[in-house]
Amino acid sequence: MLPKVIVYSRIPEDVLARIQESCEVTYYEKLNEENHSSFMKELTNAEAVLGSGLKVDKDLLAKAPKLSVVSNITVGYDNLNIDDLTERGVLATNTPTVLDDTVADTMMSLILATRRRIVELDQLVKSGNWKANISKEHFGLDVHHKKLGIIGMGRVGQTVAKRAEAGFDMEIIYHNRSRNEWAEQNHHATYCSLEELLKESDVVCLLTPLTKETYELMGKEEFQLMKKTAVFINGSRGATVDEDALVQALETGEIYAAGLDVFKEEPVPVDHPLLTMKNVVTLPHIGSATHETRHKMAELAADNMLAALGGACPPTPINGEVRS
Ligand SMILES: NC(=O)C1=CN([C@@H]2O[C@H](COP(=O)(O)OP(=O)(O)OC[C@H]3O[C@@H](n4cnc5c(N)ncnc54)[C@H](O)[C@@H]3O)[C@@H](O)[C@H]2O)C=CC1
Ligand SMILES: O=C(O)C(=O)CO
Repeated sequence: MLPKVIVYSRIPEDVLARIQESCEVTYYEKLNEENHSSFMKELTNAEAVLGSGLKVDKDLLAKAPKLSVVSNITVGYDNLNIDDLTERGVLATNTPTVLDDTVADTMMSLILATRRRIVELDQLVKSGNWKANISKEHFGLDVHHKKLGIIGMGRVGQTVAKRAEAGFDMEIIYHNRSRNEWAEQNHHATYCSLEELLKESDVVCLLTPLTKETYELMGKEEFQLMKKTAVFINGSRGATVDEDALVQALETGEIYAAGLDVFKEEPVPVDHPLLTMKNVVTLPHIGSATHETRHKMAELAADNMLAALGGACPPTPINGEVRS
């Protein structure tokens, strides 16, 4: 008997076909109200689920008595209650590393777009309002040779540091749970307190996971510490930021601009105040969303799930202790 698995996000056909060679697959391109009851029924027999974003905690586990593997097609795993999974002996996996370069490219594009006002000035041209030579009301701020402060100097953070230092001659400072010697040696990154980083940076780039400690890490006081000419970039998760405080900081000119790939509520509601501001560049959570990288992420998620179902150690486990 082949193991029953649920794939609950759209994945490339070749990856799906590979999973189907050794598993009985129920496939949903995405979960929604229409397929909810079918999904819950399938869950009672599923040994594994693979996809992005499903909230898994003890309530869901209670409805999935045979589940042994949860394979996320994301590196962030704030959707998973790891303690609940570990207690039940369910292995969780994610997709680190394969997306670092693509996410770092997205962060650089937000840094450039906010400081050089790319989206706002694109609109000026397309709306027919480019009437004369542009003058200082349209000037932006430099990126090269400025100070980049990275909060969360992990895999993605150090890949951003590499681009910023090598390509833009930026000076890198960072705040992290612990020192990142690799970034210090290879990108001349200097460790500092959060307060120092906020006061000194021209660009603040947030790249921590969402945890109890990082929930609303950026709030009113933190924005007040930033320079009026600094931009704030969020590539982590929306809930690491108090969005009301961010709106206020932008409205009052406490900070220059914000570039946001993530929001507390996704899709972000169209009437959200952040969407009305010229100095905010928004993206629909596309940090890793290229054809190449999403393919690699789906492949790694499949490798993880198939290894774990076969009793082997998966390439990138989160709670590896479950199998030891
Ligand atoms: N926008 C997007 O599409 C993407 C978003 N992400 C987000 O970025 C996060 C980071 O990804 P990776 O770099 O692969 O993870 P990572 O685990 O390699 O790096 C995260 C870093 O944050 C640090 N950190 C954790 N809590 C902290 C705190 N309270 N204060 C300071 N530093 C803290 C850790 O020490 C670690 O060095 C993911 O968890 C995810 O939420 C990742 C990929 C794509
Ligand atoms: O991998 C993640 O954590 C994302 O947010 C999407 O790539």
